[in-house]
Amino acid sequence: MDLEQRILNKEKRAVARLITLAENGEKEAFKILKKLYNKTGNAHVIGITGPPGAGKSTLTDKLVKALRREGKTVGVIAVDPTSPFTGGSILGDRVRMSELNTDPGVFIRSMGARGHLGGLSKATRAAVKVLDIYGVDYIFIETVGVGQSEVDIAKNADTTLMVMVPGLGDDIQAIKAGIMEIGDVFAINKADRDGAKRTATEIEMMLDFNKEAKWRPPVNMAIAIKNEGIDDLLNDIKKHLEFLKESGLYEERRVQNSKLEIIDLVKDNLMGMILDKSSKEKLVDELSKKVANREVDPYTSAEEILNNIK
Ligand SMILES: Nc1nc2c(ncn2[C@@H]2O[C@H](COP(=O)(O)OP(=O)(O)OP(=O)(O)O)[C@@H](O)[C@H]2O)c(=O)[nH]1
Repeated sequence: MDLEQRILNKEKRAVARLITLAENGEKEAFKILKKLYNKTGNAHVIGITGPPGAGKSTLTDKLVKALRREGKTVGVIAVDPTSPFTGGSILGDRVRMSELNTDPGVFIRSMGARGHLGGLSKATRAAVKVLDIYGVDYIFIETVGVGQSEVDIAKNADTTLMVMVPGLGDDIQAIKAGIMEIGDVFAINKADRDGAKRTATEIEMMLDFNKEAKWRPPVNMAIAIKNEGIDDLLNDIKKHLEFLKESGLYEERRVQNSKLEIIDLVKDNLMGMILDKSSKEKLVDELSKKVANREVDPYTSAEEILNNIK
């Protein structure tokens, strides 16, 4: 049976296979995704982000289990741009979720960078689609917190959960620019530690600056290792989706996300075309040497490369 049919038949192994093909940039994968695209858009996509070690994996694990108790099916995509590894359980700390691995209602996938430009974002988006077609109710995209990747994730998600820990203090100041505003729901995890209340107050104060916002991100305390605060957190995540739908922002956000996706793909395709052709002709290499030796300037070089594909 072909892969497309196997996906439609809800074969878990076919899902893994299709994600791998997409990750490798295989045309076959995108042929299937083109055909089945109209079957996507049903899952609630949740991005989970926050500093390394905040407890994102532990929290995801508990949220997934809570959803499973409700009978919902879940996909988890763990994205680590700093890791060259991909596929199964190579990322050590994901092993904690391994008992979920044997649950037929849960699909877990790790994705690493593999070194090609823009590839991770494209692969992550493809994985979301595959899981959506497969028919899970919820998709979590968890990322290792390194700047741009956090923002990138928000582009794929309906709801972004920002995980903080007590005593971040100065860190909050540092990350607030650009990153705080992508949080739709906040969790202060490790609330068993000192300073959780203070961190909550600091976050609330920061959120106060944005009085015009139609949605006030709720700030929750959680102790993921003790499974405390998980239900409230899940409720807020669900409420956020309801809010998006009722306010019309759901459509708006999805249009915006689609726009970003198309632009990223155009950039990707263009870069692919340019580098393909130019590297065959060794044009980029030649120009790089010339630019380094000040024989040519980089502006003219870029124009020359672009002219070369016309
Ligand atoms: N005290 C306390 N420790 C916790 C809590 N939740 C998670 N931890 C611990 O914090 C450590 C990091 O948790 P992870 O879930 O791996 O954190 P992460 O954010 O996924 O980490 P990265 O993958 O490095 O980004 C682990 O040792 C957890 O057991 C909590 O509520 N309280």
